Amino acid sequence: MGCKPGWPRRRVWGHAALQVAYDTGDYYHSIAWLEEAVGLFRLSYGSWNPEDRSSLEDALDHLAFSYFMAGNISHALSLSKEFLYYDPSNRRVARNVVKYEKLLEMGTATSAGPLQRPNGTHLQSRDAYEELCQRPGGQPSPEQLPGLSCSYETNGSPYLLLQPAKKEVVQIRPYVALYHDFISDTEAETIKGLAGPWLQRSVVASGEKQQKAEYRISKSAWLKDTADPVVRALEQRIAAVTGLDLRPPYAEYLQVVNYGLGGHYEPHFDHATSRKSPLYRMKSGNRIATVMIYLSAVEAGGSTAFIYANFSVPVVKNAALFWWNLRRNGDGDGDTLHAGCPVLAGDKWVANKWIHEHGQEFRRPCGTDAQD
Ligand SMILES: O=C(O)CCC(=O)C(=O)O
Ligand SMILES: [Fe+2]
Repeated sequence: MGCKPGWPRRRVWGHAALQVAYDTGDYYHSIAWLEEAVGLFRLSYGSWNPEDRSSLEDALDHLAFSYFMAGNISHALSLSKEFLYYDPSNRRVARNVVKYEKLLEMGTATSAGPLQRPNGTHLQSRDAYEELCQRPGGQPSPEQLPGLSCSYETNGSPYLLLQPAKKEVVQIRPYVALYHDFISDTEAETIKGLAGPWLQRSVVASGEKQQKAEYRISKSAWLKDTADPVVRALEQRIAAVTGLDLRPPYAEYLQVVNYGLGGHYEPHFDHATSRKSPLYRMKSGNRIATVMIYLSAVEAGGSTAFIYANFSVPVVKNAALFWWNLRRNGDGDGDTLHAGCPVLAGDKWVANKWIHEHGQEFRRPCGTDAQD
């Protein structure tokens, strides 16, 4: 895992994604995380905080168990011995050492094959997702380069005359733009403060229902524009910058999302891919566009990765990311498959504004070209 040097080592292994992997028996992923954590501790030996030793012991203990469960007894043994070097009085680990040595003597350990990545419905794009989340940014392809630009935009709107939007086009296909300094620090704090008391574990659309899922680990809350003048002003700015109609029922309330350490949202589409989706309850069509505002900075991780388009956008505090989810002919744009990468250090806040098809007929005219 590509972690920045200097990210907090303390309790680093205990983050939620690892915990989920470990608790669900996904030793393929728990081993990867724990190896990273143990490696960081070993590297920094000599400059430890008082808590670091016990955190290393915890990580070694869990890593040894993960290897044992994955059938690699000799690794489990050497890690348990390393543990005993730091804490020779731990009787449970000492018993494990005896057990592992016996198993090795009996020759039971030789059968462990390479670790298999677990398979599941939501893991299909996992390789690309993990790869994108581990490397910064991604270079635009040469065909994209001529279209990429930075500009000040007023969009013909009086709201933007005095303070034009600072637009950076980051991708042409699918079209993705980042608006820098879209909100102020004070506005971001107000929005987080308003949402704070209402945050609940996020859900996803599943058939006709909404439910919790391990592939979306965050808390979220919905804010109406009547909640506060700051929310109203933000909605007006989104309308001005996008040129779209946000009046009810053409857009959803503002969704404020908080990801803790390890929080993430695995690859998904924002638009509905089935007519049965709860998104259609608003009777205003599918989600034509997304505006996602980064309400915080993140110390490490947390970028927004576009899987098929093969690029990622780092968290830029106070910036807003915009993209179209639908093509002009109304079909979902498959190139918009995207994800919120795991937060490796710090916590991450975003606010989503999802804008629907209806109401935009004259603002984003339809087209028949399936590529447009
Ligand atoms: O947090 C992110 O970067 C992406 C969030 C997202 O895609 C969503 O909330 O739908
Ligand atoms: Fe999304």
